Amino acid sequence: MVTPRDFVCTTPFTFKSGQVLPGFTMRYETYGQLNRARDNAILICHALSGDHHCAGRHSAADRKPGWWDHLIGPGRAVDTDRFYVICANCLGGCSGTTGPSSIDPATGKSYGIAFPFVTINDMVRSQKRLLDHLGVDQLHAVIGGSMGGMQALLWAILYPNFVRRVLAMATTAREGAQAIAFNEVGRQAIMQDPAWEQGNYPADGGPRVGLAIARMMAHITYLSDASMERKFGRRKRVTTTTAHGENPYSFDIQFEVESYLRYQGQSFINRFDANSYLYITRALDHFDLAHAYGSLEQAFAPVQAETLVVGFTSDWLFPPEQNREIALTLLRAGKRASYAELATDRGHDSFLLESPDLYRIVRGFLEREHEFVLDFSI
Ligand SMILES: CC(=O)SCCNC(=O)CCNC(=O)[C@H](O)C(C)(C)COP(=O)(O)OP(=O)(O)OC[C@H]1O[C@@H](n2cnc3c(N)ncnc32)[C@H](O)[C@@H]1OP(=O)(O)O
Ligand SMILES: N[C@@H](CCO)C(=O)O
Repeated sequence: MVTPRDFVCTTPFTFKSGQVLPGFTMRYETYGQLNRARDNAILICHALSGDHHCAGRHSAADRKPGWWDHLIGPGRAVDTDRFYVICANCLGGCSGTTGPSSIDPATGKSYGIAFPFVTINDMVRSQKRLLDHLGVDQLHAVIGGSMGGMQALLWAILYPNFVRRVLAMATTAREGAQAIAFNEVGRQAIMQDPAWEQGNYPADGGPRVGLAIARMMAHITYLSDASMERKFGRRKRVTTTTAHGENPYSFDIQFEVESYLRYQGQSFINRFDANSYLYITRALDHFDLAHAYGSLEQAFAPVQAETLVVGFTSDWLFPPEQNREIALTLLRAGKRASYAELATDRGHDSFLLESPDLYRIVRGFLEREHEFVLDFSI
């Protein structure tokens, strides 16, 4: 069992945009114990719609454990008998950390789109405050997939003496046009929903239709053609019947894949805030290490950590080439880096799925004592 906790930071926080919050709340969970040497902490950074609950259960009645429970726990690849694992909901999120749906003390209402623009840099710097609060003065590793991988890379750049290992999966040093385009369609679905109300919707309302459509569309990008074919193919769901049987001439759900996507959209609106979706997708779009530092090599110049990048062959959102480029650039910059590419047809969200191959790689990377050897296991 695990209990979420709140870190209340009361010192002002200046965003990259220059906007300032007088403080913020960050919800987090920890697993395992910080050892006496304080050198066994691992930070887990979640992806776009993840949260602080990456492992364990809040109660015996929980239908599901945390989102990376198969990877993190006693005796698992990220072994909480050995490591002290921390995971926090990101700044701008909607699962307990301050974000657009939080109440602005100055107005007594939700910030909405008056919330400061959030960047990956802001997420990392706010996490650092949490770690300072927890008494963590170095990280054995930072681990993250997708947006979590962006944060992990930036951790090694911003706090080079603090981070010993970086494990970034299914990620990118900057999104390509296609990924930005998908995010923009999602944002438009939200903003064109009249219930968005310029971002000022009530807590119990909001652009639920737009948010569901945004998630349905995005969810397709998290899978792959092959995995959708395997899961659903052209299988039909008989929901539209007439006195004479099935009516194929309707726009109700007919195919299982439609049912699946509608389910994904509906379950998303029950757990996610539309404005947070706008902010976090924007943070993803703006992340561009080469632009921020002049070149990717220059971005990685301060890195001290050993880095392992893991790409997945069927990831068409942050494709293997983008993951490989991170490792290659680190090597060109004289850093200790490796790249592993896992052959799978399960798409971008492969990093979230059970995979003994991934477990072996993660455990090996975290537990090896000696320096990491260059190993292109493609
Ligand atoms: C990185 C993070 O921070 S993670 C936190 C964010 N979480 C996510 O992004 C998860 C969203 N992504 C997913 O669910 C992705 O599909 C995956 C790839 C990660 C999960 O894949 P799988 O475990 O294979 O689950 P699958 O794709 O089959 O979907 C499962 C859900 O769809 C439902 N479902 C499956 N088929 C159908 C169907 N034909 N009609 C309706 N619903 C369906 C299942 O009942 C299940 O519901 P549940 O989640 O409430 O239990
Ligand atoms: N499906 C995951 C990964 C997206 O990159 C999420 O929604 O957080």
